[in-house]
Amino acid sequence: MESLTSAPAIELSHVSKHYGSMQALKDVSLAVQEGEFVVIVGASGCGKSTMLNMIAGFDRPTSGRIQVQGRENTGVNPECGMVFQQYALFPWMTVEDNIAFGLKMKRMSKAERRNRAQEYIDMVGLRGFEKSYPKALSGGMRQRVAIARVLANNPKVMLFDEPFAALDAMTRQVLQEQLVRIYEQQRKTIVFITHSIDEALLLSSRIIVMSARPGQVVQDINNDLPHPRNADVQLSERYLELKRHIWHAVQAEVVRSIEAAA
Ligand SMILES: Nc1ncnc2c1ncn2[C@@H]1O[C@H](COP(=O)(O)OP(=O)(O)OP(=O)(O)O)[C@@H](O)[C@H]1O
Repeated sequence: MESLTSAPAIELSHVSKHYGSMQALKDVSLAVQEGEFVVIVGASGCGKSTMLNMIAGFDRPTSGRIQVQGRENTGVNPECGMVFQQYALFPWMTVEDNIAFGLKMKRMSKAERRNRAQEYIDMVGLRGFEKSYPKALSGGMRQRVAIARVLANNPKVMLFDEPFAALDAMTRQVLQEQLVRIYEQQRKTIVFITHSIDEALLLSSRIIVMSARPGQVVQDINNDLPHPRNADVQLSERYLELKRHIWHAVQAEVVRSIEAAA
């Protein structure tokens, strides 16, 4: 049984990141507990992707410490699965092979790989497209393949870097609802970046607002909106109150970042 004192799923302690003389992040400390769905919002260029890339182990902090599942990254962390804005699929592989790719790397048998891939193809609603190539799919379908591929690998932590930003509003809404359902079933630890406050309120259990660059945590908000987060919730007084609050915090930082760039 999990002990109540177990380490957070992700822990950033006094993390700073410089690129040459430019400081992207400044003294960020943040603990994400297992099963939390944390959404990060903040002005463009405030270091959100930098933070996610460092959690995944693609990059390292200049100072401070990042631990995932109680262990410091020594390279790309196999416990983390990342979904990018641009789908990052292998164009020469079918949907099925794209989803099963990581399983092949784990030396899973062919039959097991096919079963596992099919399970996640069904979960994201792509039955019938197993043998299709990415170029034959719409943007929304490709992003569902990318999500299924990460889920099939069963990572402890899922990281999403603006995954729905390039999609039309209807597709985005469908994928948001699918992701909420998957989260409710699997309770993975998720860190998700978006520029949409509505998306943050729909998906998250907790919302982090970052300052203008160098990025720091300026607000840490518990999203107590009830589920399902449908149209009724979106019209509730609490929703509007949270939205207003987050909007003011983000807006102040966007103004600061524009003024700093001027
Ligand atoms: N590899 C890199 N080398 C140099 N500078 C970088 C690198 N990666 C990011 N930066 C810079 O660090 C800052 C933070 O970038 P980052 O992409 O993390 O911001 P962001 O908040 O994700 O932005 P956006 O919302 O626009 O995607 C930016 O000024 C960016 O130009």
